[in-house]
Amino acid sequence: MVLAITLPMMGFTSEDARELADKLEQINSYPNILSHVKDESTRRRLREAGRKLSISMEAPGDTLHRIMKTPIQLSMAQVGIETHAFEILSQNDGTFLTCEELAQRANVDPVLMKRFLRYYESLGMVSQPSDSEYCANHVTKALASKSGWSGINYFYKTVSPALMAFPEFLRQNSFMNPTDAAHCPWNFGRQNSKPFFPWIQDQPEHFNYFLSWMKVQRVGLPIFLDVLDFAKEFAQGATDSTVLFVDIGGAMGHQSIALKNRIPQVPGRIILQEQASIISEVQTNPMPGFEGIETQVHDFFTPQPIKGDNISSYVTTSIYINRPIGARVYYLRNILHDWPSSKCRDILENIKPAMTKESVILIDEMVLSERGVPWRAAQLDITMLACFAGLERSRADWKALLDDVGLRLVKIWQYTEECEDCAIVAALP
Ligand SMILES: C[S@@+](CC[C@H](N)C(=O)[O-])C[C@H]1O[C@@H](n2cnc3c(N)ncnc32)[C@H](O)[C@@H]1O
Repeated sequence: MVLAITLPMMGFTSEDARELADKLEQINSYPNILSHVKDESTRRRLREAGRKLSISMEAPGDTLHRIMKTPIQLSMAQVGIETHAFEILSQNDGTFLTCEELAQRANVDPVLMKRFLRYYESLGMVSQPSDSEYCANHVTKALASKSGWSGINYFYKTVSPALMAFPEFLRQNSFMNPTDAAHCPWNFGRQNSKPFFPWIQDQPEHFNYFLSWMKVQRVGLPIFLDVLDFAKEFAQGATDSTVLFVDIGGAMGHQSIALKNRIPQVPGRIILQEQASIISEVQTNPMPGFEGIETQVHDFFTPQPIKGDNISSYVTTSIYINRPIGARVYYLRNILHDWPSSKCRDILENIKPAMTKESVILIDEMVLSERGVPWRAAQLDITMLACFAGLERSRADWKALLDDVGLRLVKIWQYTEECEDCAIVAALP
């Protein structure tokens, strides 16, 4: 297939536009034609170019229908997950199912299934190679995956009431930026005064969606260890008793496991600190690879117990420590974005007295550009606003926060373009 596209210098004529449409349709008629492009940056450029072109060609009605009907997409994804329709189609990889076969296996009225499939196919969520045949494509498979299950359930069941309540909450609060985690759209949407984290502790179903989503939300993206040589930067001269890494609020410990696997030859301790309910879940159902990582119940609004002085600390390996053990790295991934700046100050101020000159706080968060922020990052900022009165921060915001608590911003390494994720290193002045 020849795909020579020459861009006219003085703007597109109607003929040029028709020619471009022909080329794009040609590309789209071979759905896997670009699947061999393994270079992530090029893949992303193509995706964004296609998305922006699509928006730029919208008539006003297209725009309105696209935006006002976004809730249908989430609801229909939830339906496909609950009926296992995406899973059944994905398990049948390479072969086709009729609507009746799928309806029977998913235990759904065939008339209803036909209507679902019509919607899914129209939005590219399944493929329909002939009038009566359906099969999974890459979107179906993403929705059928474990990440799809946890992400869609988490957003549909746990988060969306806060998002739906958002405009009314803001109107009633004179469009002031929320700064109180106990008074934000989350509480308004749930008609409950408890902030997100205390509320979710008593809700096993939502707790499970939340934890599952935390484990997989960045699957497929680089992690901080891809840009930062941890052994060289932070583990020089470490011995078995050196605390290398304290994963504060580390959920099930996926980042601790990633670190352990990345530097298996480096001696030192890795400690996961979390709320009691999560530590108990980690102890009952540890993720594969968790062996050798220590656990400690810790509320990050209280003083950090892994200190660089002679205070005893007790961790689950039953080792009493009576000597300086300030950690090399106090790690906070996606913690500070959950909180307004006043609470972030409290969290950092509780770590600061535990630090030695060798310690750093490694903040693993987005550093938002002033312009052209990627949509995934911007979406997360609004989610933080709605659920926690939290926020994603720019470089200036990080600098101001660290200055406020008397910490020095040492370096920022960016490791994803997709979300502008960065490893931000802060140290004592
Ligand atoms: C957005 S999650 C981030 C989890 C993990 N660091 C990651 O990047 O996947 C925030 C975590 O903070 C924990 N958390 C919330 N409040 C806490 C507190 N007061 N003390 C310790 N952990 C807390 C939650 O249990 C949750 O796992």
